[in-house]
Amino acid sequence: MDILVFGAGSLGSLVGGLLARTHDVTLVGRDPHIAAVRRDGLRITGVETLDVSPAATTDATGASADLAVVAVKAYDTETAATVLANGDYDAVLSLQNGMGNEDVLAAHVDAPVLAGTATCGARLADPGHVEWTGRGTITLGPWRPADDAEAAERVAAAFRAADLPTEVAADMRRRLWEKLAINAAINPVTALARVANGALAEPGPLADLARAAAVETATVARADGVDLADETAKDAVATVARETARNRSSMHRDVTRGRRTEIDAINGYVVDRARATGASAPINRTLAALIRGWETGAGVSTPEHE
Ligand SMILES: NC(=O)C1=CN([C@@H]2O[C@H](COP(=O)(O)OP(=O)(O)OC[C@H]3O[C@@H](n4cnc5c(N)ncnc54)[C@H](OP(=O)(O)O)[C@@H]3O)[C@@H](O)[C@H]2O)C=CC1
Ligand SMILES: CC(C)(CO)C(=O)C(=O)O
Repeated sequence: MDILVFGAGSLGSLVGGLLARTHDVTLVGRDPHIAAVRRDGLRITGVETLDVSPAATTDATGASADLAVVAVKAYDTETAATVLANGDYDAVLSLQNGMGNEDVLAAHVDAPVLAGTATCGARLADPGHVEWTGRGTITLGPWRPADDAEAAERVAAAFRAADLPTEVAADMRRRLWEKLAINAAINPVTALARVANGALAEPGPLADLARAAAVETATVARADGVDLADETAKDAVATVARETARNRSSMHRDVTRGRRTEIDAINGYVVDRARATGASAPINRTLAALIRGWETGAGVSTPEHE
């Protein structure tokens, strides 16, 4: 399969690098990483060590491929979608966290849109070098009822052929809401308290707050027509906090590095859907306000709420 990976940072470089063992992959990202991949290839270390040589570019305008995988941060999806709209793809798959990405892609591209979740961990260590920090699996499926289920099967088969454990699911909206409940609970709480995920696996006020955020998110999901039980959301948060105990969440890392966070696509999305459905989301609203307040105070670029 011809695969273009838009957003060759941590996750995109890992997934693109693993797919490059079997498929023709082009990474789309920024220099100096892209220049290093073009010059010396891509090195993956951690869970496994391997060296691969995908094609790499900083400009995907007018490109074509069987599949475009989107792995930019949620605040860059609109830009990615605009570039992809000028190319030619048989399917577009988002592996991003947060909600709203698939709708943005669907509004721009003329191809089936697939939603995906990735539980692997990745960190861009140096230009040309990505660290694989957690093995993980991929789950993907059609986003809208009109999106081609066969495209999902084809993509999953191609991922499995490259040794990426991949499952196809027909209920991606519910699965994205469940992942949203995990991120809405763990990400802002760990970022604000500056603790590793494992701190939320210990009984105490932080675990209570994370659990309350997850339950509130499940309530908003149900108001939005998605069947997500409180217990499911609570258990998912407890399991992820335990299984990733030593990791720092992506939002914690963004805050530590003084970078913009994905708060708008996580707690901000929950607040937006609560407002639209008449539900209430005071915990998500407070967490979003605190993180946005930090972004503004830290001088991080946040165009939506400047
Ligand atoms: N890292 C992980 O382990 C996991 C991440 N995710 C999710 O995956 C998504 C990506 O995360 P992650 O890989 O960590 O993020 P990164 O910031 O490491 O990677 C995104 C990359 O895309 C680049 N990029 C953005 N816009 C463009 C553009 N127009 N042209 C070329 N390159 C562009 C960014 O460059 P620049 O920064 O210079 O703009 C950056 O290098 C997020 O939604 C995250 O939540 C999900 C599961 C695991
Ligand atoms: C699952 C979790 C919380 C793992 O850290 C994550 O997705 C993130 O950090 O963004």
